[in-house]
Amino acid sequence: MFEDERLVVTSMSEEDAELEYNLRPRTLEEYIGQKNVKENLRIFMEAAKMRQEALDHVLLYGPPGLGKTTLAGIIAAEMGVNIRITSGPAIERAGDLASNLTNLNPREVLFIDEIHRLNSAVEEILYPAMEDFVLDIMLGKGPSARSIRLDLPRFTLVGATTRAGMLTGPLRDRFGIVFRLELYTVDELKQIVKRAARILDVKVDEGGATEIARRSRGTPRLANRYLKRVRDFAQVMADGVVTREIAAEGLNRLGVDVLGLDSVDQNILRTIIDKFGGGPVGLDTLSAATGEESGTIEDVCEPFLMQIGFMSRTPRGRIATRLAYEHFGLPYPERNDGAQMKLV
Ligand SMILES: Nc1ncnc2c1ncn2[C@@H]1O[C@H](COP(=O)(O)OP(=O)(O)OP(=O)(O)O)[C@@H](O)[C@H]1O
Repeated sequence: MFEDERLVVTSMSEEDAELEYNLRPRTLEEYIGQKNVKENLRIFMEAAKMRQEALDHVLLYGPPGLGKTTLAGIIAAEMGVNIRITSGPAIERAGDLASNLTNLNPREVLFIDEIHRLNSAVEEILYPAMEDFVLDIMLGKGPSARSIRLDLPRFTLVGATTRAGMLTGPLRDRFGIVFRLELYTVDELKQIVKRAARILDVKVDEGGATEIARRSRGTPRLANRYLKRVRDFAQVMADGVVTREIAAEGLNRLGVDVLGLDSVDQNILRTIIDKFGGGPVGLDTLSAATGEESGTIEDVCEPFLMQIGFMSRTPRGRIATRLAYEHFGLPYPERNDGAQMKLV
């Protein structure tokens, strides 16, 4: 397994960041999948444009790599305005946010990635900015302190998070538009692979595109990166065309199995099965036993493992399902059925 293979989670190399930038769809038309989100967004944007207003604030949530940043860029482009990009952890002090906000022009988009990581002092400033388009700033300290109020242009805040549940109630309530991004289907991922192949000038046949799509765990970011890795195998081991065989061989070598499970997913499932008799096991215990961060387990692994029916959540913790046992060729202990009855 390659060192940076946990592509969804780990920080990005410069090359990968550039790839991501180049492959980003720029219009809603080019954005594949997420039909519901696109249809609604199109109407909301059209209406805002007709009223010559800024689009209402938008919250995007879902697992990493599904296209939240891409969608924020598209919103700005379709509204015909600039986007300023920042993130929760980058806004350390209230003053940092104030300078972001006062630099905005009317109707521009401020994109805050990982918005659940804003600290409370910063969040306090954000409430009136989102609701009334004003900035309350405290000048001085102690008895002589006074607050001044600045008017802001009407702007659109686009917030992105992998954890909608970690947003405070007041912040969540201030988003007029809330969209959950879903994992992509194999068909959608196939279109994404073909689109990326066209842009990168990689030859990929139908079987190759399907194989990459099937192993990309519902995530466009992975589909694009797998295509790029597999291209190297095609060049060296064959005539440059990514076929099903080449894609399968390349991805196997990268430690990605037929369903897209990588070593981290496998470790999690095998730990539940081998060390905890199939579960239920609590998140923190699972994190300690696997050495994986609980955030990674919750944000990245679980949505996928639950979608393919390999893991379930019960009130007492996570369990590995019959399908997971079968995938590893292991006999399924029937006593697990009781736990499965109590799914949440
Ligand atoms: N709907 C889509 N159609 C085509 N390509 C997409 C789509 N969504 C995402 N991508 C591709 O996937 C890559 C990752 O998307 P993006 O960076 O927007 O994900 P993200 O959800 O913002 O990730 P993070 O949660 O890490 O911020 C982009 O480079 C883009 O090329």
